[in-house]
Amino acid sequence: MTRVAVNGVTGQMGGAVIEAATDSEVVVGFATSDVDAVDGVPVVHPAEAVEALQEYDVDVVVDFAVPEGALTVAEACVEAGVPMVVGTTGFDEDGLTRLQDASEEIPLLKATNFSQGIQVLQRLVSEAVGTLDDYDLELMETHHNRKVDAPSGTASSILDVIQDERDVEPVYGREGHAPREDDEIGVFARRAGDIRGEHELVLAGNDEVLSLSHRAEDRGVFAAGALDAATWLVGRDAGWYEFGDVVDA
Ligand SMILES: NC(=O)C1=CN([C@@H]2O[C@H](COP(=O)(O)OP(=O)(O)OC[C@H]3O[C@@H](n4cnc5c(N)ncnc54)[C@H](OP(=O)(O)O)[C@@H]3O)[C@@H](O)[C@H]2O)C=CC1
Ligand SMILES: O=C(O)C1=N[C@H](C(=O)O)C[C@H](O)C1
Repeated sequence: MTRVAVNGVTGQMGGAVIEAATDSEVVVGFATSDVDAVDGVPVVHPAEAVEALQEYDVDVVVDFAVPEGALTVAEACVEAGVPMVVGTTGFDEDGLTRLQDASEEIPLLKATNFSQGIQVLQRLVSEAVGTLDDYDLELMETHHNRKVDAPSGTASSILDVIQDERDVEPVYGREGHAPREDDEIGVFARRAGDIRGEHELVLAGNDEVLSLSHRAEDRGVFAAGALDAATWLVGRDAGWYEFGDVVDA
């Protein structure tokens, strides 16, 4: 069985990964709070990650934490020579560069969304935006009230797909006198309750509206996808990988 370490083990996704790990074994977790164990998994401070990766003979790290914590553990993975799956969202340019640097030393797979449905949605978005090339575009996402980054990593990835097809300028919310420009895309983030993750792209012509949407109903879908990615990543060459590499394999 693949021996997995979970970064952000005390969090919502950390718990979901432990629960989803049936074909792999979570042997240790990382978090900053003073907790000894989560569901029997020992918790270690990220500052001691290099030693823990060696002591627990970890095959691969699965990360759902915060950007700074993900970067600390990525650099520990480089030191210990352990592959890493990065699910954390909200990195700035410097953080993304540090992950790219790490991927020159270890296999590193980063995805803003580990559901298979979002993989398909991205392909549909590409086709729809390329075909309906003069339709207005508006992008919406909705998440639980504890989410700290906005817009979601998934919405940013969908925006990247759109911008590969069309030269649009994102406008993050609107207020006051804000007439719509032809080349803009409105991007909206809503936060409420325990909504797991909803994304919708609206393409509107004058006489019709196409809506492409996805709704995650359980965090288990992300956890299972990340664990599939983790198993797939073990034994690969150093480099930058994406979830599409796993799903299309
Ligand atoms: N790619 C995908 O498919 C998905 C990505 N996500 C992303 O995963 C991330 C986590 O989400 P979620 O579990 O809901 O968030 P939570 O806030 O529930 O969990 C975050 C975890 O990170 C830990 N943490 C905080 N600081 C550090 C640090 N310096 N080093 C290591 N761990 C740290 C926290 O524990 P403590 O305070 O004890 O350190 C906590 O366990 C978010 O960025 C979210 O967007 C979420 C779902 C799916
Ligand atoms: O924080 C979350 O919950 C989620 N985060 C990811 C994102 O930012 O896109 C993926 C998913 O939507 C759930």
